[in-house]
Amino acid sequence: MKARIVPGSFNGTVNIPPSKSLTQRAYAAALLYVGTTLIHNAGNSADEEAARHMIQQLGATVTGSGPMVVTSKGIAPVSDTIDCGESGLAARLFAPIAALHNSPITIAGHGSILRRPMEGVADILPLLSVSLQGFNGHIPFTVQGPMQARSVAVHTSGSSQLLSGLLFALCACATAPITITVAGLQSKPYIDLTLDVLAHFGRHVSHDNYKVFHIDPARFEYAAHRELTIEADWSSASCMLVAGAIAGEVTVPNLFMNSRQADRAILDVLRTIGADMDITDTGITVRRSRMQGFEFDAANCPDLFPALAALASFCDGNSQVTGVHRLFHKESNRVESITEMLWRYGVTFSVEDDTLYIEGREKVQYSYMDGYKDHRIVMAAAVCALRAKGPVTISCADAVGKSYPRFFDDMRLCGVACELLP
Ligand SMILES: O=C(O)C1=C[C@@H](OP(=O)(O)O)[C@@H](O)[C@H](O)C1
Ligand SMILES: C=C(OP(=O)(O)O)C(=O)O
Repeated sequence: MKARIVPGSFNGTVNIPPSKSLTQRAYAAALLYVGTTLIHNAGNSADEEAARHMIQQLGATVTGSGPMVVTSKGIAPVSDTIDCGESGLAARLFAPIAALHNSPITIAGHGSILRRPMEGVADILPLLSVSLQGFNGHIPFTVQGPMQARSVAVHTSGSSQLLSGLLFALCACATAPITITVAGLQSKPYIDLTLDVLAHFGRHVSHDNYKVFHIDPARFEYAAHRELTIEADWSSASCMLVAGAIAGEVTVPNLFMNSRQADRAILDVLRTIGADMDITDTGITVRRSRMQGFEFDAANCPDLFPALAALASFCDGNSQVTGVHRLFHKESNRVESITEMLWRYGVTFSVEDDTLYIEGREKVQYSYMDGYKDHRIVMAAAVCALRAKGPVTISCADAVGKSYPRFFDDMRLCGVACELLP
C-alpha cells in the first residue's frame, strides 16, 4: 500500500497508542507469574499482537476486549513454534523465556526479523544449559531447556533486547543469588522499563550502574494484586510532536511526562531547540515556530532517529545527531533508509563517523519516497511531506501497523489530505 500526502497544516489533538515496549513486557510478565493479571490499555499493533500470540502459544489464556485478562499456570506450551512476527523485542524477549521449558520450541518470524542478527543467543543460552538447534545467527532457531540459572557475562553492544529476555527468564528460574555482568550496554532506558515491569511483579533486580545486575530471589515479593496500565507510547508521540512543531499545532493529551521510555527524550530536544510548547495537566501542545539546529546523542534512544531527522530538516542551521551505529539492524538499515529519505527530499546531509549532520531548510522537494517496509521511516517521511513543495507518495505505508496502526487516520484527523492507495 502507498500513502499519498498533500503538504499542508497539521492541527488537532492526537491520542497516542499504548507503548508497545511496555505492552510486550507486560505480556511476558503475565505469562511467567502464575495466576491472573489484568493489563489495561494494552496496544494492538502488530508487534503487540505478536507478543500476545506468543504467550498464548506458551500456554497463557488471554481474554477481554477492554483490559486484557491473562491467566497463566506458568509455561505450558501448546505449540512447538512461537511466532514473533517482525518484532525484534518479541524474538529476543521470548527466546530465553521459551527456554525455561524442557520441550523444543522454535522461534519463528517473518520479514525483516529474518535478517536481524540474534547476537548473544549462541554465547549465552548454552551456558544456561539451553540447547540450540538450527541456529545460524538469525531466526528461525529452536531452543530447548529447562534453563538452569547461573551467573553469566553478556556483551550487548548491538541490542539490549536479549538482556531484557534474560532478566525475565533468570528471575523466573533463579533459586539462589546470581548476577548478569554486562559489557557495552546501549538503549539503557529499555532496561529500566524491563526492571520496572519486573518490580511491578515483585521481582526486584538491582544493578551497579548497568554493569552488574543482581538477581536475588530472597528479595522477591509475591505480587498478589497484579494489574497494570500501559502508558502512551513516546516513540509514536515523537512523530506527532514533530509534525506539530514543523507544520501547525498539535495537542497530545495522554502522555506520561515522567515516563522512563527512551523516546521521552524528544521533549528534551524540543525544549533545547526552542520549540513553541506548553505542558499542562491536560497534555502537551507544540506549535510551529522557528527552531534552532541542535546536537543530540541518540545512542540510548535509537528509535528517535527518523523523527529527529525529520525535525532537523526544518530547523535553522545545522543539526547533529550522534549514535548512527545503533541504526544498522532495525526493520531497515536505518542509516541507509534515513539518508535516502533526506536525499530524495533534497535535504543537505552527511554522515561522518557516528554522526548524522543535517542542514535545515524552509521546504523540501516533493518526491516518491521509499518507505523501506519500515514503520518509523514511513512515519518520518509522512511528517516531512507536510512541508514538501508538492504531493509525496510513500511506498509500504502499511508498515505503520508494526507500532502505530492508526497513524494515517490520526494524520487525517489533524487535517492532512492523505490517501492510501493499493
Ligand atoms: O526493548 C525494547 O522495547 C526496544 C529496545 C530497542 O532496541 P535495541 O535494544 O536493539 O536498541 C528499540 O530500538 C526497540 O524498538 C524496542
Ligand atoms: C526497532 C524496533 O522494534 P523491534 O526491535 O522490537 O523490532 C522499532 O520499533 O523501531
